[in-house]
Amino acid sequence: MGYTDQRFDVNLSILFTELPLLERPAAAAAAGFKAVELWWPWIETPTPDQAELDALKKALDEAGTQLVGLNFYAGQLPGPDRGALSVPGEESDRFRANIDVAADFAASVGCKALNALYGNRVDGVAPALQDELALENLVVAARAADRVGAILLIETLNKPESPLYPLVSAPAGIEIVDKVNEATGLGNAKFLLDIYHLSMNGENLPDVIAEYAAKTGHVQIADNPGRGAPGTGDLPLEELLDLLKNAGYDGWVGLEYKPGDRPSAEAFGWLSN
Ligand SMILES: O=C(O)C(=O)CO
Repeated sequence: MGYTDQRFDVNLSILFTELPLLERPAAAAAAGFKAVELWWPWIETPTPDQAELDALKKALDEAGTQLVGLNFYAGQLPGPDRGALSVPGEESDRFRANIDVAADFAASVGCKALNALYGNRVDGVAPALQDELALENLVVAARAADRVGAILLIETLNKPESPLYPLVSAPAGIEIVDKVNEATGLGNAKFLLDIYHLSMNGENLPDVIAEYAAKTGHVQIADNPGRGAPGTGDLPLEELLDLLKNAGYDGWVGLEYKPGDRPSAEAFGWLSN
């Protein structure tokens, strides 16, 4: 038990962002990691040119890194958006256009988890309408993920930093997971248990872990306060990851924290302490 027993991957959309996208996999490998995850890298487009997808695949392959998690197109993220799939009109259309592109890219690099951020509430649109659209889009995404042997992740964020995002508690995320599985019958929708976001929401983390570990398909960590590396805040991250392991979760743990005022390569000292 302890950190040495975990399978960590590096989130290349928050760590190593001081480097161009295509240089990040090699930098993660040089820091000792064989697995990485990404938010949708092309925030301006859900359908990048094939050459861009090929270049990212080449960078991952040449670095010897496995992509273990990829977000679908989620609007301007980083930025004001928190997903596109529940936002009627152009954003939902962009999400739909992205589904097969993201699923096919995942298949091409052997990535088995696709994360679908729900999207912010929109002024003047009834929440029920947004939820109806979201379910419709998530069902299509779950089927596409299944086609390439992947799971579909649903992530809760935190209310202070994402006040317009409706999924800001573990039960709210699990409710969507269950609805998608009911609608598809596939069972491949899973919870993305992000310890930082849940702690920012003031949730009882041991209880959440005990209750939802079995429905969890991916885990992400950062310390709180500050969203920095383990040890920079006051979360008992090592103990919480042990609890997850004891509860039966043995998947990837994404390092989704800010490096702070130093190069990302220097933000992993906690692993050898
Ligand atoms: O926006 C965030 O904080 C995320 O975790 C996106 O996946």
